[in-house]
Amino acid sequence: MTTTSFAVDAALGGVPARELAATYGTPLFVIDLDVFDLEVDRVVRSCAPHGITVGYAAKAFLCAALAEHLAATPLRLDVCSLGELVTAERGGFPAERMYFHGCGKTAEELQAIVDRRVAFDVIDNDEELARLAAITSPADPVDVMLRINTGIEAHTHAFIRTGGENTKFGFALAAAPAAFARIAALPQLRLIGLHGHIGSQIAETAPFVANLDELLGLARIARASGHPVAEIICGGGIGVEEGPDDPRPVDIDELTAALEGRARGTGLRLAVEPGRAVIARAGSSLYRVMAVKTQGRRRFVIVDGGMADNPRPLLYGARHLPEVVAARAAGPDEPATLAGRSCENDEMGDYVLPRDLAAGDLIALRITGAYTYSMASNYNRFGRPAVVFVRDGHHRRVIRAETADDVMRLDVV
Ligand SMILES: Cc1ncc(COP(=O)(O)O)c(C=O)c1O
Ligand SMILES: N[C@@H](CCCC[NH3+])C(=O)O
Repeated sequence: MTTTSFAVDAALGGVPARELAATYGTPLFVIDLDVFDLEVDRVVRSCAPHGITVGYAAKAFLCAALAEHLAATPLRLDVCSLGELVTAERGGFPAERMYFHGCGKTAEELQAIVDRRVAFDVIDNDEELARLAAITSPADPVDVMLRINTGIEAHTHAFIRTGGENTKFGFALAAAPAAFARIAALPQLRLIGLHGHIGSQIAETAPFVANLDELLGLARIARASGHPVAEIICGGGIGVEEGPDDPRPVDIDELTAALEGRARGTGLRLAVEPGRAVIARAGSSLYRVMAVKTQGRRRFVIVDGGMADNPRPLLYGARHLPEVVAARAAGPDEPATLAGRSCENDEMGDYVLPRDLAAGDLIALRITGAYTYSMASNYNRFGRPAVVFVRDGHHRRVIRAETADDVMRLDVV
């Protein structure tokens, strides 16, 4: 059980939590742009001296305003759907700095890759290879990478482990040379790189290095057969801590140095594509306490959000540390279970929270920038929260909260 921090009136990005809640309502998803920029800077500074390119994985969180903000950074953008592509375009993010992922791309998505002149497509399987080849021509070849399942398993939750024998992603190592041969016979496709992403929320350096070693071996084979393979993307997956006082699980400098050490002398450029490590720490979820009650031996603090705006605790057993950011009193602490308001047991964890916590008080879950809003749903026909950017005491709404009318907008009545 973790003791949470407590403040009678705390601020997010220099804006009092009470002001944010009063202005935009709760639940509210808050992105601190200063923290985001610091994280971008941290990753770029660690990668640049090793010649490693950085892409941001849009799936962690994207909206048009963030795409606009990202356009002014040196980062590329990994998109995996037409929705992400269009969002990035609306934010003015250039297509030539985007590349496209996915293991089941639709015809519309493949056409968009070609028409919008996205930098390259990361091909996941033979069907995709054939379908892309069928809509491209040797007169205007399309750059592609192959997603490789190197068989390296990372220690992380099974739902988010994407490498290893029993996962669906990419070409198995043994199948890759046949794919190289297929592409060699298709002048409309240019194989410019290999990609291997082994999973998410990884806390060690070793599996990234082992994955790269396999990719380097394959790149040698591809180059020997004449493919212009120049880059290897080592995937995303850099883990983050659960709470602000926890140590960072991955030393990014150690990781980038280790990766470069393996690729040195090969003439291959390296890249990484973190999502979580860039956005997670910048995000907080602001909730209002709706009720505090004792049932049997448990005390529940029920907030006005839950699994609809953050499915991670239920889906992966993830924990996001709550911080009481506005309360009427500062009594002694006692154990409590933080729970959401949906119609099932959407508990978010057992913590030690102030005994005097009462309806109306505000709680922020920290480090929720990644895979919370982007995985939010309308379960129970709840509207998804608004998203605001904060920085230096200023705030700006970048996505408005869904109303009941918004929730109805797709119904054909
Ligand atoms: C292909 C690919 N790249 C990058 C990422 C980003 O991962 P993370 O947010 O863990 O850095 C993911 C998600 O795991 C992914 O599937
Ligand atoms: N949705 C997962 C991460 C998935 C990564 C996507 N490849 C999470 O919340 O941790």
